[in-house]
Amino acid sequence: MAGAAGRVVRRWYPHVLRSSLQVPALQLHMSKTAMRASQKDFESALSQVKLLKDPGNEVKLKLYALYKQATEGPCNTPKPGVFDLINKAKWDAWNALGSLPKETARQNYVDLVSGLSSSSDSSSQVKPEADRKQPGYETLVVTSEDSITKIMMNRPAKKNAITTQMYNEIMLALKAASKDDSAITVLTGNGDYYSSGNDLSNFTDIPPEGIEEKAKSSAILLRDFVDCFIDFPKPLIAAVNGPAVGISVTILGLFDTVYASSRATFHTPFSHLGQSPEGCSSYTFPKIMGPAKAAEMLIFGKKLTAAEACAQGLVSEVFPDSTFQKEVWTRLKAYSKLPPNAMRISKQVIRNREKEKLHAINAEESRVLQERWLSDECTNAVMNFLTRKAKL
Ligand SMILES: CCCCCC/C=C/C(=O)SCCNC(=O)CCNC(=O)[C@H](O)C(C)(C)COP(=O)(O)OP(=O)(O)OC[C@H]1O[C@@H](n2cnc3c(N)ncnc32)[C@H](O)[C@@H]1OP(=O)(O)O
Repeated sequence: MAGAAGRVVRRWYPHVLRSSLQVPALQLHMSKTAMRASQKDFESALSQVKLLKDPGNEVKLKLYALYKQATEGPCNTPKPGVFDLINKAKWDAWNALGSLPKETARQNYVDLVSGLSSSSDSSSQVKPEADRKQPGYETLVVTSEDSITKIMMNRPAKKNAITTQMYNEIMLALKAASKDDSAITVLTGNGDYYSSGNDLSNFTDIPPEGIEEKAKSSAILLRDFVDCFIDFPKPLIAAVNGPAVGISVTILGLFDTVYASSRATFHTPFSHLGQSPEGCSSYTFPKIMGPAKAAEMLIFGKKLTAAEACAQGLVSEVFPDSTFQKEVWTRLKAYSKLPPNAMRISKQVIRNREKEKLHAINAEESRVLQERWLSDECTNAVMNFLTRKAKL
């Protein structure tokens, strides 16, 4: 069941598979504080090693020897026979560590893996992102590698506010990602914000047919946009790198996993803007966090911290801002190696029975908003922002 990736890992790093069995023995031999600090690093190195490209036999022997020394202490098993070449090489490497203390071996293991990770990171980043990005997008940077399609909103100077063009490009990128050979798809933002939501200047571009026509075409765009998230067939992950506002928050209920930086906030100030909830949040939020918490966000515009959003189930996990990118992408690279068909099918099993309902909710929310956009409350709020009289 582990698939080809699992088989390769077992062949290269057989020691890693036994790590969980070794931990308690290791813990017995250390002071409590030192144990807690370095045990975590060691465990994370054991996970990281599975993601490395083949570092060559010499390094693999070093890793093996350090692992054995760190978990079992000095080599005291009988030396394999001369014809048992592989086991003899492993025994020699372990035995060469003599009486190196377990703690030092563990530290050396962590340092070695960390060195290997940074050199493999830099070799996999030979091409800068600008060279790898898919053509045809002006408001996004879309890249596909390591079985991950990453869609990055790219208007950092405008806090990644979503223009009509960006809505259309995100839909295009999602449709392409649903058919490409990536296993998972990630939406994230460039700069200090994840997204400040709908670009309020979208409302200033009134066609000759008048404001009703604008409200109608905006409702169609909104409905099509949210439909793409409802129908997206592969695991969809949000990497919320900073504050998120409005529609960038509401659609999170349609993602499969949401990772947030500790700097992220989640804000849906619809009443302040004379508007009403969209992105199926009128259904998904009460379901995720309960009606009382959902009402505080969707009716009263209560802004949540990342920790609060996680406690309420909107966010899967929060990472410290300083290590957010590293930790999230390490995690996602590991997930992207899981069998893609199994992941798609699991998503279908989890989500499909809700799809029809979600489409109906999306249609209804879009219809209500079409009316809201024509109200004085909404017009005044948008004008106040655009004339710099109000900010959130
Ligand atoms: C087809 C239609 C579908 C509609 C779907 C319904 C969607 C609903 C929503 O998403 S509601 C939420 C709408 N968003 C907002 O109301 C946020 C408005 N922005 C702000 O309040 C602030 O900009 C801020 C709190 C996000 C950030 O404040 P600050 O850190 O002080 O930065 P600036 O305000 O100086 O922003 C820098 C620059 O970006 C412009 N900008 C930011 N957000 C938006 C936005 N949502 N719309 C338009 N422009 C935005 C801001 O004006 C600045 O531009 P400037 O440098 O002055 O040219």
